[in-house]
Amino acid sequence: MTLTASPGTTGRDTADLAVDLDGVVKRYGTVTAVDGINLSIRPGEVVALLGPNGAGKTTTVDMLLGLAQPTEGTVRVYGRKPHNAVALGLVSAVMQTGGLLKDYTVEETVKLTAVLFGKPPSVVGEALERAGIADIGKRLVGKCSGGQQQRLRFAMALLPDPELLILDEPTTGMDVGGRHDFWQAIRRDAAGGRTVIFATHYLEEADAYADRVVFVRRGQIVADGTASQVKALASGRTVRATLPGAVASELESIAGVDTAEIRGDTVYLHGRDTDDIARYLLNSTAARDLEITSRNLEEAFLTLTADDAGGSR
Ligand SMILES: Nc1ncnc2c1ncn2[C@@H]1O[C@H](COP(=O)(O)OP(=O)(O)OP(=O)(O)O)[C@@H](O)[C@H]1O
Repeated sequence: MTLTASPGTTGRDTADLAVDLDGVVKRYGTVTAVDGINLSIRPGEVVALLGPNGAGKTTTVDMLLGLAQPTEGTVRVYGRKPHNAVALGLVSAVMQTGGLLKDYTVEETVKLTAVLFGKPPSVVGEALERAGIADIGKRLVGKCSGGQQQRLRFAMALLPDPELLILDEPTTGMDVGGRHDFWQAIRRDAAGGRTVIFATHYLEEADAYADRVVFVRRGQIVADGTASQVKALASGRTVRATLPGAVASELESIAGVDTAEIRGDTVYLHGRDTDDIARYLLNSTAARDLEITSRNLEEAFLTLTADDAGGSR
């Protein structure tokens, strides 16, 4: 099955890129965590790295932060080596856990971090405001919800006023309300032009909050497009039918079929005019038990990240 969205990176001028990964491979012993990633991100883009467990998202994020070195290829953040970009305050991160002292208040935590960054106390109020937690400045960190703690980490990451903010699965374990508030704060901030890259398992987060969605699977990018391109990828409908002995190439040559997949005696034909496809199947083949369903992002995601047993990318 062929499913791709256009990468949108043609004609790139690497000097102006926020992030440039070129032929990046990362191996841990015999494990290839990242397997040849080329990715260019322009300043101001909000990009989701979406993929299943073990796809290589965290490894990619670690390389962007200079926490891991590529085995092959180059990683550049604003034209610099990642650790230089971090040292210059061009990039900072909101990680999933750790790093908070429960007996400090929210405001004290941000103040302390500002001191560590060598920033004046005046930056504290703005960071709290931007992260949407100015109203809970006096609350003990230990009393904050998971979502509030993540917004606190966000406030801390904002202190150097980074050009690029990186978030690694930032809302894992948060309830729906907490996730919503967290993303509202991130989006409000990103509207000012900050580049944001976030790794997530949540399809709906990628769909709702990213301008661009990069699907990663087994260390490789399998689709890369704007959120609307990804939606288009996921749009259309699927005709499912029982058709023993079907041949994929013959199914794909049926008028109106974009992609075809065979699982045992069942065929899945994806296309825009599913009525025509259904008519053809009933009139010209031995297909039976037809069913037409809408395709959603979940399904596109499963297809893109499925094992090769179900078809080929
Ligand atoms: N330090 C390491 N040593 C050995 N293998 C590692 C190491 N870090 C990651 N891996 C392996 O590399 C692969 C990619 O892992 P990575 O954490 O980047 O994936 P991920 O997409 O972030 O997954 P998750 O969503 O579960 O966090 C996995 O097979 C993982 O086990």
